[in-house]
Amino acid sequence: MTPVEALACERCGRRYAPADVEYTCPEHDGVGGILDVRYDYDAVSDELAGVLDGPTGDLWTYEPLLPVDGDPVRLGAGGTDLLDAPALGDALGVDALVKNETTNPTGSNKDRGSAVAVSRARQQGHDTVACASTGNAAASLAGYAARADLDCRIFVPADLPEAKAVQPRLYGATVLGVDGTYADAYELCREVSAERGWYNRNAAMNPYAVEGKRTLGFELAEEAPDADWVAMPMGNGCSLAGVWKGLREFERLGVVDDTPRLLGVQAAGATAIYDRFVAESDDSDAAGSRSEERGDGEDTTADSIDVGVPHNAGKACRALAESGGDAVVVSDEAILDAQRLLGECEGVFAEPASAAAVAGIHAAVERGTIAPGERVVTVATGTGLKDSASAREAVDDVISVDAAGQGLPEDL
Ligand SMILES: Cc1ncc(COP(=O)(O)O)c(C=O)c1O
Ligand SMILES: N[C@@H](CCOP(=O)(O)O)C(=O)O
Repeated sequence: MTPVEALACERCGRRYAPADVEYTCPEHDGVGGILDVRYDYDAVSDELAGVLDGPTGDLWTYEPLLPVDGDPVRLGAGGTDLLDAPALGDALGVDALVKNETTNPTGSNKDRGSAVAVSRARQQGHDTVACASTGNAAASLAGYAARADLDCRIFVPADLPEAKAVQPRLYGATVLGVDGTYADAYELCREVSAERGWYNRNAAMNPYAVEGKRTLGFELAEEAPDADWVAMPMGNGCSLAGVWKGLREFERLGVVDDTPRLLGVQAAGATAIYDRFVAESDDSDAAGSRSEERGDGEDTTADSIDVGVPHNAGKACRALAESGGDAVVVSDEAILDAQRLLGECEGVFAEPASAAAVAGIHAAVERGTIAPGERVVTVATGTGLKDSASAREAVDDVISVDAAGQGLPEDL
């Protein structure tokens, strides 16, 4: 393990010894004040060289760079495929690649954060872990908790897609369906976990979950050092901020000379990070014209990124700005078209939130932000298998045929 030097508050910069604080900066009373884990890389330079020269397996390949001491919980997160995507690229007018996070053990990139958070929970002697979730963090925490033999409590909005409510229960977690939004579930989880002493995985307050998420940035730096852009959906903004942290670290460690620009994509029904990014933009004309793109959606089929109060908006906006990147908003219609495009072109069945990134690339090319032919990695963050009802909107009907073949179309 790379020694953790300090936890630094992203709001006020105060630094804490890891033993002195578990979640957010005490100065801000739970509002913002997310802590960033800072490392002493010099202390492990030899070990690091070994990691960087060796083959990539799962995310524990990067164990010397992860804040877990001894015996991590293993379920196989990370080490996902980076696929050439020529047909998708032709459709979008770019040189496309797909980082296929749908093959993570519970079906999404959230497994990277849960691997590290659950390993820490076990290391510190917790017996119960908890999180609020729109579905993927839930499955992921529950799966990793099962592997670690920990109890697991999940708070979800009650209208979750069916499979997303089933999966964590199958791993043995208790699922509490909250009559409200993800923001309501998050607050309730925060309060109850504090009262009952449960270890809270939520990346909006747990400084260690994002440390696992940044391994996606390490892999992208190693596998696609020449990428011009990385496109990702944004809900809380934590996944994108984590990827940026990983990319920047590998640049600082000399693994790559340069970093790609980030394209952060939100759905028209949940645009808080996009709004903040545009408002903070120096270019007020651009901000003005952008307000027309935003739409007035109040909900989105991309339930995983249907986050009204994103706790990592500041970190995500900083990542977008530092990378020289941009943010776009896409409609549900564009998301469903993109979901089908990704499936038909590349054989990747991603959920609507993930397809939003593909729709975002299309929008960014149209606007001229991404130039034709640029090398663009889209991160397929989660599998579509958990939400076939949404995907149903994107596909043709089944053709009914009797056992003798009556009904078979002539022109097939
Ligand atoms: C499949 C999927 N994609 C994207 C996201 C967005 O990640 P974040 O909330 O870290 O921005 C989530 C969860 O939020 C997700 O489950
Ligand atoms: N949409 C996310 C929200 C929680 O994930 P986190 O990693 O930001 O805590 C989900 O998958 O539930």
